[in-house]
Amino acid sequence: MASPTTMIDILLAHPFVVILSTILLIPSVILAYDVYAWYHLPPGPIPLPFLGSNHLIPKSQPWLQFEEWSRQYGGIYTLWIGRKPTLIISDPQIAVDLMEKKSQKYSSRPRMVVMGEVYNGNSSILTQPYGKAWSIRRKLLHQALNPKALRLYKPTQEAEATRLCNALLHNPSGWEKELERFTSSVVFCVAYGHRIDSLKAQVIADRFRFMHFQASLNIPGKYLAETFPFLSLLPTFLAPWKREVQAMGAEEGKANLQLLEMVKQDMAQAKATGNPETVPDSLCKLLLELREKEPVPLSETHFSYVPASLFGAGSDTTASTLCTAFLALITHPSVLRTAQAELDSMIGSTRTPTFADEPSLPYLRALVKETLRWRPVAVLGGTPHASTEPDVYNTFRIPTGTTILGNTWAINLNPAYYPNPHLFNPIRFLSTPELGAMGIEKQPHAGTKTHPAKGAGHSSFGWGRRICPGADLAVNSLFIALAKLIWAYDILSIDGEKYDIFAYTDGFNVRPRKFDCIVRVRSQRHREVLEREQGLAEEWLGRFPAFGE
Ligand code: HEM
Repeated sequence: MASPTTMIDILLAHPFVVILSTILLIPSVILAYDVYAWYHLPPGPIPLPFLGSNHLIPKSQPWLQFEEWSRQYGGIYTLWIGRKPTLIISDPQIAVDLMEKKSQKYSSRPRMVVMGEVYNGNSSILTQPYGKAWSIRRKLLHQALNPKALRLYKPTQEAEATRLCNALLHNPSGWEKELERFTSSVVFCVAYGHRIDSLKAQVIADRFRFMHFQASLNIPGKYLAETFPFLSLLPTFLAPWKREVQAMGAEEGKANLQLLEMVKQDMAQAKATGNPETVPDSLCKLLLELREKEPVPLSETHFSYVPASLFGAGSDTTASTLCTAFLALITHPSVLRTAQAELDSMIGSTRTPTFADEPSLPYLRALVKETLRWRPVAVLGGTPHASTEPDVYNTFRIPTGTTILGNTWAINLNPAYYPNPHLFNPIRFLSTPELGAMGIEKQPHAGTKTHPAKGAGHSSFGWGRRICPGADLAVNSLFIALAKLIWAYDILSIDGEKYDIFAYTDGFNVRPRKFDCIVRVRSQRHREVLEREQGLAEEWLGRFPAFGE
């Protein structure tokens, strides 16, 4: 009879059996765990063990394939990015059910090892996990982006929009660059109280360099450390790839500190000359004043990232949305005519529109919403959310650490909410009385379902506690720029030119691929008004020092 130690004896005699069993056991346990999770999550394309659905995801414009899958699997389904389950949401109601109604569980970010941790130690709010460090930054941003503070920026946005219209008198074919200058300057005025006169300013070149570099770190599969985070902890002689990433992160950190120093000096000089009020209101100034009254638990470097986060998040997104408005207007000329008719009847031709006119321009307000809906710039919801607690949704069991990706493309173009979704028609966003004033009895574009966010009516700014803190500032920039541009210009297609309303760039933030169009001032009268108002705009902007080239 074999003694009880026989098995141990065998194992000791044959260590390779132990090694082999371990090699087989660990993956089997991991696989069993994944299969269990997979079985309880919303169904989606069948993943491969360990490799997930990566091989099924197109490298270019994946949101289109995601939308296609939603027709097969419904408003919520699971994709496996390697071993990480990712819920893809294509229905506005489901996005709200999870990321707003249960926001205490769904407000984190997936771990971004290279782009967040190695690049800058997660100094930027965008990549930060949900928790105290994130909420400190979020509260600071709120100080400068709340409704009361936003009123302070309106004169600057008006002046910059006037400057934009004037620049187009001399450079109509350079409209895209002029839009970028406009949004960059608004963001820099809000963040630091300094304006941008030229995209050639060194500070802008630096910002774009940091932004593009950081975005290049987020390409799936580029870094093994995303799958095996311990690799990021190796010293640089064993992980030489870290050198370049950390060097650029350090350079950005230094540049952020310099901008903070610049505002400190502005304030000190103004105080020394007895004119502290001459420093324009900005987020940076506000935060420095706040820090004098109460302690802010952030290091100087982390503190400097708060105003710095505005450019990456707010400039390109707003400019791209304006480019979308141009594409929409040239491909839907009746919308331009209706908006001009509203402006002509409410404003006339002796002055350009201002924010004070907003209540009497419902069609223009609706045009802004329709632009944001029609081609959302943050096409996959910006940065994904991640869950921090286990949850049950419609019998599905969602484990902690699940990535949640709102496919804003599919959400904003969901035909149950927006019939004929690729038709650009601001009328969708008009209320019954507003329609009545246009002689339309009933909403012609009512869907079978109504978007849960009645105010916005679209999902382009994200959800819940992570919703874009700059949304109202962005909407104000869009409104005033489009109001003045449409008042002053005919924005038209070029005869014989073909325009593709689906030709968009790739990446997390998208914009229309380059196209030419006619930007023609509507009359000599409109030109004169623009030239007259330019003086007032320059006078206002004179208080914001300009960055040099
Ligand atoms: C049309 C323009 C814009 C669009 C479409 C947009 C969209 C978004 C989206 C989708 C998110 C992610 C939301 C989520 O995770 O649920 C986001 C985050 C953010 N946005 Fe915007 N945004 C715009 C303009 C701005 C502006 C002008 C600013 C500031 C001046 C700004 C600052 C931020 C910041 C700081 C975050 C990170 C918030 C966090 O992680 O807690 N954005 N934005």
